[in-house]
Amino acid sequence: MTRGFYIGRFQPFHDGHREMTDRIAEEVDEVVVGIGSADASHTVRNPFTAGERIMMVSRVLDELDTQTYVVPIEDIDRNSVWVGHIQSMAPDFDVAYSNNPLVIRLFEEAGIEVRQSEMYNRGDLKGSRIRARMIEGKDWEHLVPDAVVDVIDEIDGLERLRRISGDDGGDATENDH
Ligand SMILES: Nc1ncnc2c1ncn2[C@@H]1O[C@H](COP(=O)(O)OP(=O)(O)OP(=O)(O)O)[C@@H](O)[C@H]1O
Ligand SMILES: NC(=O)c1ccc[n+]([C@@H]2O[C@H](COP(=O)(O)O)[C@@H](O)[C@H]2O)c1
Repeated sequence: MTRGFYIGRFQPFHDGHREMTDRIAEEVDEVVVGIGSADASHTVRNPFTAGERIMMVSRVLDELDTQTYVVPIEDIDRNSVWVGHIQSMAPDFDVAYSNNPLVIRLFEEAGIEVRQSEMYNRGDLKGSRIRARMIEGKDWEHLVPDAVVDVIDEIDGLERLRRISGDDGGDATENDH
């Protein structure tokens, strides 16, 4: 039995992420998704709470025919012990999936196999671009799974993002963490 671990901020979970989870589900028996920066929310870079992102990811993973787990992972100040921090919070896993250079490095230094993938349609499937489209009032719904559109609608996420972006009187920027 093999278990794969995939971490991201998923602000929001988009179709590139879904390509990744589809691929992981084909390669391992069980999939663990870590919601990174779980402590962050209500900024332009990280608009959605861990709970809201758990709703997005869980509903998308429900469509898979595979056992899945979703675990929030808060950031910590020391990169050197971050993998141990994840291991203390998540079900045991055999292989990590990431395209993030720092994440790859930290897992490899901890002796964990890392699998990378191609970037799917990175021109459009990038969280920061999707958030920008939401703020600018452009269409974005075709870039994320339907379940994610439903969650963002339920939590009134568009209104929150626009307000904290400053378009509606707030003063946050994409650089805020
Ligand atoms: N289009 C994509 N195809 C394949 N992997 C992707 C794609 N977009 C992101 N990833 C990978 O998924 C993981 C989580 O990504 P993340 O949540 O940071 O999304 P992002 O689109 O890069 O968002 P942001 O622009 O907010 O940083 C990372 O390993 C990232 O490289
Ligand atoms: N020291 C740390 O807390 C640490 C180190 C590396 C990555 N991370 C987190 O892992 C996640 C990686 O996801 P992305 O690939 O989406 O950037 C992010 O939430 C990032 O903050 C945290």
